[in-house]
Amino acid sequence: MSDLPRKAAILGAGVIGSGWLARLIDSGVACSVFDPAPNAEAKIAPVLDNAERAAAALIDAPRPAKGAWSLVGSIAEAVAGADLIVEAVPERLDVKHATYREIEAANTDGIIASSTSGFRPSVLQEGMARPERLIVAHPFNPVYLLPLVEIVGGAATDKAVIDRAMALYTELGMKPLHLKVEIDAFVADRLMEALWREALWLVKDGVATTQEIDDAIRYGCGLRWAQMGTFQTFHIAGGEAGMRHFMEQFGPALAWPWTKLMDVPEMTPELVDRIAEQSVTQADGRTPRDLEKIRDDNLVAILKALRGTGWGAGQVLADHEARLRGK
Ligand SMILES: NC(=O)C1=CN([C@@H]2O[C@H](COP(=O)(O)OP(=O)(O)OC[C@H]3O[C@@H](n4cnc5c(N)ncnc54)[C@H](O)[C@@H]3O)[C@@H](O)[C@H]2O)C=CC1
Ligand SMILES: C[N+](C)(C)CC(=O)CC(=O)[O-]
Repeated sequence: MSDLPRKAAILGAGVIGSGWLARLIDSGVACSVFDPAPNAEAKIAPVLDNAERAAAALIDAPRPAKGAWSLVGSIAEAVAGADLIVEAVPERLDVKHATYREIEAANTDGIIASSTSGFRPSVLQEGMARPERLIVAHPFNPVYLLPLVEIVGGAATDKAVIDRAMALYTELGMKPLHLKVEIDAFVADRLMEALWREALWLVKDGVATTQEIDDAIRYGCGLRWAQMGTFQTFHIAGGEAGMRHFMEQFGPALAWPWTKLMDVPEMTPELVDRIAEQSVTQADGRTPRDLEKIRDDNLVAILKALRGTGWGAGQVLADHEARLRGK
C-alpha cells in the first residue's frame, strides 16, 4: 500500500514550494499550486527543468509517470480534496497564520506541513481550529535532491500525523528526521547558523575572504560532513580511544574560547557590500542559475558515490530505488 498522498496542495511556489512540487510530481503525486505572484509559472519552470535533469541522471530505477499539476487561483481551490498541504509561503508569522485560516475554511482533514525554517510548530498552531494536523516539515534546498526533512510536531500535533508524515516522506525518497523536542530553527539550521555567524565575523574582521572561507569548507570538513557528520568524524579523530580521547584532548580548547557565537556582526552597508562583491567575484562570471546546475551535477555525483558505499544519503537513494523497482 502506498503512503503517498492522493493529492497535494502547494501554497507558495518560490524556491522551496517549486522544489516540493518537483519532488512530489516525480513520485507521481497530483498537485495543485497557489501563488499570488503574477510570474509564478516562470519561477516554477526552471526548477522543474533542473529537477528533471537531476532525477534522470540520479535515479537508476523506473520512475513513475509524472503527477499532473496546475496553478490555481486561490488557496481554497488548491487545498480542496488535498490530503497533504505543503505550506511554503514567506517566512512571516502573520502570513503563515492567515494562510492557515484560509486552509481551515476549505479543508478539514489534510496534513498541513509547514516548510518554515525557524518557527516552532506550537507557535504556528496558535489560533487554529484543528491544530492537531499541523507539523513542520523543514526541507533543504534543492528540495528535489537533498533527502533531509526535519519533522517537528507542536504541543497539539496528533502522534498519528507524525507517523503518517514519516512514512509519506520516506516514500518520497527522503530522510525524515523526527525531532522530538521543538526549538526555534530546529537542529540543522542551528548548526548552519553557528557556522554562518563565524563566517560573517571572519569576513567583517578582514581575517578571510568569502572564497577562502568556502575553500576551508569544501576542501576539508565539508567532504567529511557529507558522509559522516560531525560526531563520527571526531570519534575517528580520537584515534584508537575514539571520542573519549578526542574530548580529553580538545575539550579544553572550548574554554579559551575561539568562537564568537553569541554575537552577530552588525549588517552595515559596508559589510553587506563586501560579502556581496566577494561572492560575485568568486562566482567568476557565473550567474546563480549557472551555479545551480553545477551544484546539482555535483550533488548527483556525490549521492551516486555514497550509493556505491551504502552510506547516509546514498543508502536513502538505494532504498528509494528498491521501492521504485518493487512497484
Ligand atoms: N530558501 C531556503 O533556502 C529555504 C526556505 N525555507 C522556508 O520555506 C518557506 C518559503 O521560502 P522560499 O521558498 O525561500 O521563499 P520565496 O520568497 O522564494 O517564495 C515564497 C513564495 O510565496 C509566495 N507567496 C506570498 N504570499 C503568499 C500567500 N499568501 N499564499 C501563497 N503564496 C504566497 C510568493 O509569491 C513567493 O513565490 C519559508 O518559510 C522559508 O523559511 C525552508 C528551507 C530552505
Ligand atoms: C537560510 N535558511 C535558514 C532558509 C536555510 C534553510 O532553512 C535550509 C537550507 O536549505 O539551508
